Amino acid sequence: MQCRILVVYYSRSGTTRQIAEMLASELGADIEAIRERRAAEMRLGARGYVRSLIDALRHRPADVLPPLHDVSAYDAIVVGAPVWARGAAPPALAWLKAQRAQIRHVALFCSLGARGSRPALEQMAKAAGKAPLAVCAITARDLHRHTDGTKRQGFGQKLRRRLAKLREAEWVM
Ligand SMILES: Cc1cc2nc3c(=O)[nH]c(=O)nc-3n(C[C@H](O)[C@H](O)[C@H](O)COP(=O)(O)O)c2cc1C
Repeated sequence: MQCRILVVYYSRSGTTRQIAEMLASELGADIEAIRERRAAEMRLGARGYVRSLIDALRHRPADVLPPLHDVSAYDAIVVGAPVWARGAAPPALAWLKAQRAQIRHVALFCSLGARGSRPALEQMAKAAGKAPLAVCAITARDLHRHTDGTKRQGFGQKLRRRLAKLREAEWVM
């Protein structure tokens, strides 16, 4: 039986959304955006940038809406976030914290200019409360040089391999 995967992402300016959409299509997964309770417009433009930066620097928790999909019905949730101030964007962290009890297995990716993927992915794993089955960081350079596809595929293959192993182990027990 095929594993059920849900790709969940937060995106302010569209890059993480594009990566998430490609991943979901490659994995044959469902997809959903993380939505904040406040209007998405408050993150846009120069003011939105500064607000987002301050939120990230102050570790201000975001107020996110509950997911539309039933998270507990999936074998794995893939969560994607942009890097803000060398950490994961607060809406993605808030979503992971709120859903951690419903998540069976998690895989994580981030999109970024250049720096901060490691602390961002660590923060996300901590918020999820479990070790990720696979992680991936896609930089602006990857997108520019078209190396993002190779990274995404490696990430997807690792996730599928690890899920298959876990399923085998569950059958043995
Ligand atoms: C408030 C803010 C802070 C950012 N901080 C970083 C950073 O520390 N390191 C980095 O490489 N990119 C940083 N970026 C760039 C974003 O991570 C990058 O452009 C990302 O791909 C945007 O994803 P999105 O289009 O899905 O919102 C920052 C962007 C914003 C808006």
